[in-house]
Amino acid sequence: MIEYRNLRIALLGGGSVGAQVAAQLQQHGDELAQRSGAGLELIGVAVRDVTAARTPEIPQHLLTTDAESLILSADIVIELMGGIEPARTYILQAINSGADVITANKALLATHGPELFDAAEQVGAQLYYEAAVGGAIPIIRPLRDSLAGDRVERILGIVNGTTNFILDRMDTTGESLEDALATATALGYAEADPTADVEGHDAAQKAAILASLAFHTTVPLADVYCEGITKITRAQVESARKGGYVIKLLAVCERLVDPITGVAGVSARVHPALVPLAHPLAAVHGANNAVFLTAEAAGNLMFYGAGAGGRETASAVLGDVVSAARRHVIGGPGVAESTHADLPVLSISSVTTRYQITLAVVDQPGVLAEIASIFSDHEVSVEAVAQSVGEPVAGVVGAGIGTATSAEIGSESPQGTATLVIGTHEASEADLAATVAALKSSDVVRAIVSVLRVEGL
Ligand SMILES: NC(=O)C1=CN([C@@H]2O[C@H](COP(=O)(O)OP(=O)(O)OC[C@H]3O[C@@H](n4cnc5c(N)ncnc54)[C@H](O)[C@@H]3O)[C@@H](O)[C@H]2O)C=CC1
Ligand SMILES: N[C@@H](CC=O)C(=O)O
Ligand code: NA
Repeated sequence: MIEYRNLRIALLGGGSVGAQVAAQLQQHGDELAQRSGAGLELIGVAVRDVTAARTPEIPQHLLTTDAESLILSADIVIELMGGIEPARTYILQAINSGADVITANKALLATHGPELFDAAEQVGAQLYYEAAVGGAIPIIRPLRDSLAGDRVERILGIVNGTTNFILDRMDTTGESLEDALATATALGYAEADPTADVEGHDAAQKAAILASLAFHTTVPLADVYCEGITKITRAQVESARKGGYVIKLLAVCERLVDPITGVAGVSARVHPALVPLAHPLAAVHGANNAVFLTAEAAGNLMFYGAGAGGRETASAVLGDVVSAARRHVIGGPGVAESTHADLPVLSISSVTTRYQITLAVVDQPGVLAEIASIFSDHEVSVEAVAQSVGEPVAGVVGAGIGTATSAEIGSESPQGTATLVIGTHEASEADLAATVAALKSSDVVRAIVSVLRVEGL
């Protein structure tokens, strides 16, 4: 029988992820001890309410509301409470008391990451966060370690399980956004405040983390452009499918050169996008996530799996526990973050991409030519136009850049209205915005039904 050194583990939070971490740690503790070379003793779980029901149950003797005492007795602290405070203070206390820290808290990392990494570096502690992006999918280590010798050019990511679940339900079962969100919440996928999911904030936090790691720089959350899915309608999801696309909430992180200034930098943005059905990201269903990454030498790589869910996310947390335990056994300082490139973070106006614009137009000769000239006057090249006369436009409203409201379009398709679906070649956001403004003031355009970016072509 091997005698292991004992490592004391404090768990902060016993919710969807925390309760699973506690259960799996107790279930597989011996096996994890063999892998890490240290005994792993869960010394307590800090929660807000020790009487609350949890699945799976956490033994009552482990539960406490005194997080600070727990932290001070631990070698490894796992933070699974979420939110900024008191999570930030607890993590700093843990680092300063000599513990390694594991967290799944992307909201905190995206806003206070540099402060926490600096604190860890100063005392030679390690901060692990594999669960913070992509749930169970290994993506932090691959970016930080496996791809450190390559040059990541672009990431297209489905990084929020809740919104992918909702959009998938809207597409495959015709469920409403509200009903699908209620199911996602019941399944433990959503954030404590699900606004963070549906408004894209959670995905933006993950985009900031991914872009910082991928480009070895610091991408502040404030520089991540963010649109959520709350304006996406079932009609849009349906019409996307008819056109050979699926709507996904994407995080797009890329190296780019501003088309006007020539400044080279990086950008990160989150918004709903049309993804061609043939693209691997179109096949990501339910609460799964996927990160489709292009690197200079490696080419395309895709990381796929469960992006949310307590049990699944606990897998990533426990992987970090084993890493932290091994480091305790071996000793030595932790590995510092390699975010020292200091690249400029460019705004959404530097981005170029493709767009699909759906217009309700007056159905009369010469309209197509007039619309085409508005596009060419603003340097936006049209790739394809599809027209359907008298097709109802009511309800096909809402998402995208500068779209009409149902009130603007009216509840019924006006007589003599045609629907034009216009696909563009790559154009800059600035040129596209100018085109949309000109379309809005054109006499032949009754409504801008939707404007969506197209990614993955
Ligand atoms: N649920 C999921 O699928 C995933 C969640 N995450 C992240 O993991 C973290 C935890 O998420 P969930 O387990 O879903 O949250 P949850 O809301 O289910 O659980 C939070 C737990 O923390 C405790 N807590 C909160 N504030 C506290 C305080 N001030 N003092 C003591 N205890 C406190 C609560 O009592 C509860 O036990 C969050 O940062 C979340 O963003 C990351 C990946 C996936
Ligand atoms: N609410 C998040 C949970 C995982 O990060 C999501 O839905 O992806
Ligand atoms: Na992960």
